[in-house]
Amino acid sequence: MTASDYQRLAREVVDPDVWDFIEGGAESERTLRANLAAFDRFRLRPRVLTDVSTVDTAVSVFGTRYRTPVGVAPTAYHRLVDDEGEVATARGAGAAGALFVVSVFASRTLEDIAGAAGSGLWLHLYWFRRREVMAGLVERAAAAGFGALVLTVDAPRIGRRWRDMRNGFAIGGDVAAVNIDAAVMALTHHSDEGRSAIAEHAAESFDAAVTWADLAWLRQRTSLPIVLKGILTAEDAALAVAHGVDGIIVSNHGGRQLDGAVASLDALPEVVDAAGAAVPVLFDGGVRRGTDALTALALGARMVLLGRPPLWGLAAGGADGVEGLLRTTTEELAHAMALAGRPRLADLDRSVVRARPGDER
Ligand SMILES: Cc1cc2nc3c(=O)[nH]c(=O)nc-3n(C[C@H](O)[C@H](O)[C@H](O)COP(=O)(O)O)c2cc1C
Ligand SMILES: CCCCCCC(=O)C(=O)O
Repeated sequence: MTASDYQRLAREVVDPDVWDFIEGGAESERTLRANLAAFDRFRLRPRVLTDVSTVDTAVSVFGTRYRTPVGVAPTAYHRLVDDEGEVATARGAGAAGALFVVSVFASRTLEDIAGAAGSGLWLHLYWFRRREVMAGLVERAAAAGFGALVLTVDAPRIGRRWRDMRNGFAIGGDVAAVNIDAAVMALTHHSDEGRSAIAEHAAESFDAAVTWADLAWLRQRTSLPIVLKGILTAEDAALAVAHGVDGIIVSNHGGRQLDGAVASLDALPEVVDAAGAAVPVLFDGGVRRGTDALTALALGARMVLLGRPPLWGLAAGGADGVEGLLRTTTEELAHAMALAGRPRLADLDRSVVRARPGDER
């Protein structure tokens, strides 16, 4: 019935170290908790006697229409929880009419994922030292029909994730980031207690020297829209617009990067204000129910993306689980829109929410 039901079912079947990789955050997990808690500091202001006999959750981004503004955030290695991996996620997201942002660390090929997709796909990228790897992925994404590139900019290195370090987390079995040259990914398969293989891989292969000026290199290589993921401040939102990006995702990476960073929801209004109408602003971090989605949409998000919940759906029930999770969250959103007296996404603005009494600033 709810995302937390999928979470409970998933926990029963997922390997404990993988579970820690999925659920965990950086260091003392303050930001992870803050993402969830931030929603509780808002209360909804329902309007009455508006015609809510039909509720419409459809939304368009970059010319593609989705049946729901609830999409799937990029998460690495879906085969850690389901044999079919991202192919099943694509089928589930397609059946729900939702956007699926595919991680550059997907464990199925971009072409197989595209073959299974029934709705829009975007490809997420990290900035690798080996730019030819990025250039190759950009070309393949365009050829396979992906609709945008999402460059994650909050991870010049991987956050210190104590759970993964204690577990000596490494990517096991026959699961691999199959879209990237195996030589680049070699480090991800071996680790020891006290170390995380993915952090070591990132230290070796991510380019931490990248700056705003480097975006021109990516721009020259693609006509696809470029979306920056991991923006939390008005200053960076303004720079993103000034550098010609086509979209922004407000995100702190699900509390997995800078522990102590501002909750995503708290960053959303200043980013929306700084971006103005120039580019769509999407949101992720802590969305678990329809009323959370409603709150983020009211604060100016065009779409909300879910990171962990689709993995719960995938682990619990494959493609059907992903579809069920997305449909459930969308139905909760539609229900909340009806009870709030705002039957269309265009009706959602800041008048829908107010700070919980005692939390006014
Ligand atoms: C297991 C896992 C893997 C992730 N992999 C990526 C990734 O490859 N690239 C990326 O930009 N973000 C990645 N993220 C972060 C998500 O895209 C998203 O920002 C975050 O999970 C949203 O928060 P939520 O889980 O509370 O919905 C990952 C998150 C999780 C939980
Ligand atoms: C194998 C390289 C790193 C994968 C990192 C995926 C990710 O972004 C995450 O949050 O985890």
